[in-house]
Amino acid sequence: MTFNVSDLTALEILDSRARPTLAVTVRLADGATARAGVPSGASTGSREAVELRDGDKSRFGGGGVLTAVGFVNGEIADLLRGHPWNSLAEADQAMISLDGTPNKSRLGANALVGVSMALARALAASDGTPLWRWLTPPGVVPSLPVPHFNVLNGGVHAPNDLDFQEFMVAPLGAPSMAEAVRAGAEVYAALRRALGDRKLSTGLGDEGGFAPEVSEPEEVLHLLTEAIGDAGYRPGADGVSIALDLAASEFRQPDGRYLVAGDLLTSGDLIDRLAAITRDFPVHLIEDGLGEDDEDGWIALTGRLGSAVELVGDDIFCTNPAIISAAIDRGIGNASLIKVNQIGTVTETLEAMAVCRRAGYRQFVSHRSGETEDSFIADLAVGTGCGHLKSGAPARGERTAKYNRLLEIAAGFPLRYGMS
Ligand SMILES: O=C(O)[C@@H](CO)OP(=O)(O)O
Ligand SMILES: [Mg+2]
Repeated sequence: MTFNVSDLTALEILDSRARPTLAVTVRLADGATARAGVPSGASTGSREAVELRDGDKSRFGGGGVLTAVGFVNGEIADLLRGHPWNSLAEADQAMISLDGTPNKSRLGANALVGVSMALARALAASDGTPLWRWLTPPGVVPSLPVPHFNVLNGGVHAPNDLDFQEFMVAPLGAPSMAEAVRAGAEVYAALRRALGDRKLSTGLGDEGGFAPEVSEPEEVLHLLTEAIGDAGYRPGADGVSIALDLAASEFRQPDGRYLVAGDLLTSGDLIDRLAAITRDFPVHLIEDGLGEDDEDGWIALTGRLGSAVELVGDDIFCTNPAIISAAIDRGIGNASLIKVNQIGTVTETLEAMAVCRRAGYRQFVSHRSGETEDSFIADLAVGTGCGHLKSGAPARGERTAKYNRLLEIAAGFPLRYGMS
């Protein structure tokens, strides 16, 4: 179906960390109108598409995001209003060519991704189709993803001394999306009580999880396992399981070792530690268990744990189809994190997911630590039937927007819930 863009505008708005970002609005010639909010990460991979921000990302009206806004309102609007388009893929490709750099650094990946998401949403609206269905690739069966609630925050997302960035709970055994969300909320409440009982802080990190002064990852895992039980669930695959994002690039030292709770670990030591963690605790998924430059370590980790544990590449893959293909050939990990803004267009995101599907790699759709109320990724996870999504804690509007969208989709359509 061809379409014409009649209006395209962007605006500087605030994200969940009180930093500037973009909201993009598009109107098609048939009247369909849609808006998208652009997220932004803190623990970014070095090969991510480049966003235009202010130096420290923190100055509203400071210029970086306003430059991206100017490109949307100027060059990109001129391009897209110029003639009819046959598909989103064609429009995305034209924006990539207009940018002209390998990493979208001229116009800004934040400008491109906002336009791409808004266009996808407008095209779904003009088709009269829910966004998730519009995003479903041929031959793929949509399904409801297992929400991975990040209930305890460390790393660069929290002011505590915890080096591992994210401790998530995942209701793998829930019978439905509604029950999964309920389990997440109940474990979150039980964890708040457990922290309070120990006189630990219940202040929050960037993704809405608690950020107590605990530095040993195993101590957190004990707390979490206990909270799952206290909330009335069985810890493990038939109840509520645990997932980790170490974001290990952030604590890898210049000599290649990893600094965890004051101890310097070699790559091999950290792999041993992760093996022990998966033996002692109900952990089914580890994201960025090693740094993005530690490819040999990743291959060893995958050989050691890959048959039993989902090993997700985030910083090392950057949602980049070419990087993921090369990594698959080398036997790195068995799943990819999927962040739309990490690659910069919806079309390339879907390509990255297709590369994974063809190779039998899982795809784990993800928010960013800096978010807006936009719920695009909930539809993306449902439409691609990828089985799981992470959007932070079951608290705070920018996180619950995604979970609430999943509830809305689940209430309206008889889709299967679950990871496999
Ligand atoms: O590392 C991650 O997976 C993300 C999201 O949780 O964090 P950030 O957006 O800061 O990169
Ligand atoms: Mg990550």
